Amino acid sequence: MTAILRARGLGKRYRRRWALSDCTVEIPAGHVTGLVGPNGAGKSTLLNLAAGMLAPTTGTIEVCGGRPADGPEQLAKVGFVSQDTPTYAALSVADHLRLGARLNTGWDDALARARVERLGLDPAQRAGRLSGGQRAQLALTLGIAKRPELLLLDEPVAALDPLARREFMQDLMEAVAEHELSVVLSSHVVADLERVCDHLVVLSASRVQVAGEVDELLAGHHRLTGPRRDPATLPSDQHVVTAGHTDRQTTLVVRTDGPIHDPSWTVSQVGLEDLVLAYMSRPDVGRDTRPVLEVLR
Ligand SMILES: Nc1ncnc2c1ncn2[C@@H]1O[C@H](COP(=O)(O)OP(=O)(O)OP(=O)(O)O)[C@@H](O)[C@H]1O
Repeated sequence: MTAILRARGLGKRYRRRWALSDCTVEIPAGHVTGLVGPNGAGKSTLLNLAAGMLAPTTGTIEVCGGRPADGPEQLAKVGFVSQDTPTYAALSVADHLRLGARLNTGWDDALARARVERLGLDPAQRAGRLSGGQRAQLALTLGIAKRPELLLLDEPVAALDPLARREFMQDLMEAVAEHELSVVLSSHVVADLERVCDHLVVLSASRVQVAGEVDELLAGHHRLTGPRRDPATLPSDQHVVTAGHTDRQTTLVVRTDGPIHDPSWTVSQVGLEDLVLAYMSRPDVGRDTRPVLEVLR
């Protein structure tokens, strides 16, 4: 696997609070990777570290084989659309495209113009007069037309209507297929990611809870339902992600590479949303190794 993003022991602390802790993850090139987690999980922090907008407190991060934002060549390889969809209020849509062409060596002007036209954006309209969704579309157009190797998108579809969301995701998949683009996009809405992502990173409580190829993650997780039982009695190769009990019944989500032979369990598949929720609701989230709130020494 060629990694487009590689983090080792990466952490970012704001005063006493760890926004991201002990993050070791590799994101493969040529894929759309979903970064999913609840509000405050550390998604924006990881994307900002990857874009070189923030410096790590601990550990290292590499994107496209180099340090983030380390010189013009490295800057040209990475496109970043932050959560606040940055545009210049006083500049028109056409000005933004001209600016994009000036600042980016690999600028694809035909693509930018075609996209603006298809979206029905008036080239003469100032960005400050666009709706929130239109501004987001403009910022996304700039990110795609830059033709980066890696496109980092922080909640790109949050401001878009459902049809625009679907079209945007379609655009993204086409760009990945045609131009060997790698994409990492964050969202806390799994349904948004389900259609386009083939790789997933679940962040919760400032930590990576699980990461991998979506198909492999789905194949390796099962829901087990059966008579009430202590999860500690399961074979050691069955890792319990979550456990729920009634007086008589136990329901578990487990991760395992092998088949489940125990006939007392009813085994069912786990969907992506269930899998993400299972990791987000783990009782030990944030407590397993280093505390989320660490006392400054
Ligand atoms: N500039 C900052 N100063 C202090 N704390 C910050 C700062 N930016 C982020 N944080 C804290 O870091 C943690 C992670 O924030 P981050 O924005 O990375 O989360 P997120 O997963 O992107 O959340 P959301 O889905 O709400 O956008 C949060 O607890 C947040 O309060």
